[in-house]
Amino acid sequence: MDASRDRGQDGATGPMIRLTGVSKSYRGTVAVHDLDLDVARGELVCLVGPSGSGKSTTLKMINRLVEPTTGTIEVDGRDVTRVDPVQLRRGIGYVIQQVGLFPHQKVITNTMTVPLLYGESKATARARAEELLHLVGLDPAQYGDRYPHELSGGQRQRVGVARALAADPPVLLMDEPFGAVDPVIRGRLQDEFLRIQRELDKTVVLVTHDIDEAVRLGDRVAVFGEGGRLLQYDTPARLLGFPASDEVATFVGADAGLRRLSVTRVEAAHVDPVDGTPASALGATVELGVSLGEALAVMLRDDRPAVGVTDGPRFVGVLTPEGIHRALRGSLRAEA
Ligand SMILES: Nc1ncnc2c1ncn2[C@@H]1O[C@H](COP(=O)(O)OP(=O)(O)OP(=O)(O)O)[C@@H](O)[C@H]1O
Repeated sequence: MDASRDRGQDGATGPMIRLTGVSKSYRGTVAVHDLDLDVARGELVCLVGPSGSGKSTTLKMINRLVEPTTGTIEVDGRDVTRVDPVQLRRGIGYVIQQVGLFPHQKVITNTMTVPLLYGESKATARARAEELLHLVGLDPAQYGDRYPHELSGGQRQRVGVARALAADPPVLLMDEPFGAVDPVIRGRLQDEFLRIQRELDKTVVLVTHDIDEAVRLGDRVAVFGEGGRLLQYDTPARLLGFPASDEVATFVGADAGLRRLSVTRVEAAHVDPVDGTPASALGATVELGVSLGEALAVMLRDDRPAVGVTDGPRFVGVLTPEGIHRALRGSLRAEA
């Protein structure tokens, strides 16, 4: 993690979000049990686990929609119980599955709501809303004047993301934000969200029950189990490669090995110099930074023993099955 990320806007250091010894009980039901969790600045953390394992409760305690029974929660170095909840939520965007758009307001007005609430002029709020709609892939000229019921589920969710980003909050909490859409649209929304996240560098905590989504999106993944217990908090590669218990191994599934291919990226260190490899051995090339799975898919599609790797216009070398093995082993060591 980039050390400069560990500094807040007002010079605060340390993680952006810190939960220490946090528990929540609802009339005898333990929803979250003795949870310690740090989220670094600019990090995207996914909370994953079966239904009822305390993921949403954890999220809602961060913006004080739910008060913890015990423990402390700090956001940007401040104990959230000492911050006025309205003030607190200004710095924390919240996206939920049922997007909660105002049904009788146009897309553009929905997206302008938050900047207007904070006293921006109408012109500034509109300009900001248009910029954000572009960012989430909705042309404001085409979609701005529509009402929510005139959009698809995926488009509505994009508007929800745009609206949450409108206040430019440093922290974004997302509860199953891509849950209600079909798998193809969902994949596209996930990719777009990753691009936006890289561009905007927000600190994000995202709840999902889908392990594939968690390892695809998360810099780190927190796996919750029965009784609101945190079972493992790790990078996707380590979670899939070294599940901490049988319970985690069962949850990540028997195909965890295959998933590791999709969470490990091709780096220069995995690539062999091109000398000695006949050009005929190369099929299509892939770019540095694609997943090992994508590189393997090209190899299999072209029925070749290796795939060429490029870095923009530059040819870097070839990736072989041995290189893929090295990359998988290396991903576990590097993050150990
Ligand atoms: N307001 C409430 N009153 C009583 N019990 C609650 C309340 N909210 C949650 N619970 C209970 O707390 C536990 C954790 O719920 P939570 O919604 O945090 O789980 P989750 O992991 O987000 O589940 P899901 O994936 O189904 O949304 C569950 O047993 C749930 O029934």
